[in-house]
Amino acid sequence: MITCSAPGKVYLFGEHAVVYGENAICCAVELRTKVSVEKSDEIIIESILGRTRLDHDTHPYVSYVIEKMRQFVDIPGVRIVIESELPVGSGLGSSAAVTVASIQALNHLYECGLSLEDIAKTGHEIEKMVQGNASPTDTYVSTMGGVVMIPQRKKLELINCPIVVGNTHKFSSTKQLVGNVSKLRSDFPSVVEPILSNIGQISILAEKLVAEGDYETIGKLMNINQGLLDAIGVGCAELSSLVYAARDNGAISAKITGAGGGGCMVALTREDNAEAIAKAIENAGGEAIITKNTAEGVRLESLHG
Ligand SMILES: Nc1ncnc2c1ncn2[C@@H]1O[C@H](COP(=O)(O)OP(=O)(O)OP(=O)(O)O)[C@@H](O)[C@H]1O
Ligand SMILES: C[C@@](O)(CCO)CC(=O)[O-]
Ligand SMILES: [Mg+2]
Repeated sequence: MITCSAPGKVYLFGEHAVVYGENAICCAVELRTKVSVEKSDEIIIESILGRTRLDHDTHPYVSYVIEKMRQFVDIPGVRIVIESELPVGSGLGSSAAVTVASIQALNHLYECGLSLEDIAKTGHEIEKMVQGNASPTDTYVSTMGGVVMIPQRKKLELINCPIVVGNTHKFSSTKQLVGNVSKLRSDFPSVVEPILSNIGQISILAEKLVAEGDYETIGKLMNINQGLLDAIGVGCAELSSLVYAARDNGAISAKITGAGGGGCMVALTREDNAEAIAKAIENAGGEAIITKNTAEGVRLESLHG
């Protein structure tokens, strides 16, 4: 059995706007999805979502991965087992992590010779197939790790303060939220396009601040970004409640991460108040996870059997 893992991510800036070509800055985090693969007589996919064969309803990303990899190699049967530290459908890039880790695991099993660039590109094609419209951000960051400016795919300095995630446990689907923003943009282009462009401008301003490690100013810009995400309708009461709980208890910043509508928010904190902010998020009804930025993207965990 071969096991590969890939990290999830949080957006410091730019979700949704990045789908329309605006700049975004996204950061891989130390929460991983592990995918184990072995040759078998039939196709079996096992995860927290169930045990299926090729199945585009229950396992759309992994089913498309198998179909895509069949363009490079004959795959008569394979058993794929998924274990994840990332909450499913929650803004932490669970779809990208499962896609990227599955591609790399099959790449090793069948010795396809795909490069990291090939993996990120194939992952993006799969996110587009499932989501309808998708930026390359989540799959690129999950493949390469680190902090990345999109669309340039430029690596920035690592973020070295604690990152506290608050999960509302309210279900959200990226496909649906991306569709809602697309409708709002076509209904009110003169209002929504400038908002998306302003979100992009924030990332452009922030690039230098990330290099300097100026988290106080990064935080102010993240909070502005949060207001603009609310304006395009991807907030909700549960997310706002966690965002204000974090800010009121001394977080440097707090905003939605990922598609929104539910799922997770992200706060940057100081070393000495990460625990207090996690507690405040829990008191406000969320589940808190303290994590940090990771430089490591997709990786081989083990080769055995
Ligand atoms: N552990 C897992 N096992 C199998 N499939 C998973 C797993 N985690 C995520 N997925 C797939 O990804 C889908 C969720 O993807 P979605 O893009 O809606 O959310 P996300 O990636 O967590 O959030 P975001 O895109 O906002 O970062 C699930 O419905 C499932 O198809
Ligand atoms: C909402 C979105 O911008 C981020 C989802 O993590 C969609 C995408 O970039 O594909
Ligand atoms: Mg996703």
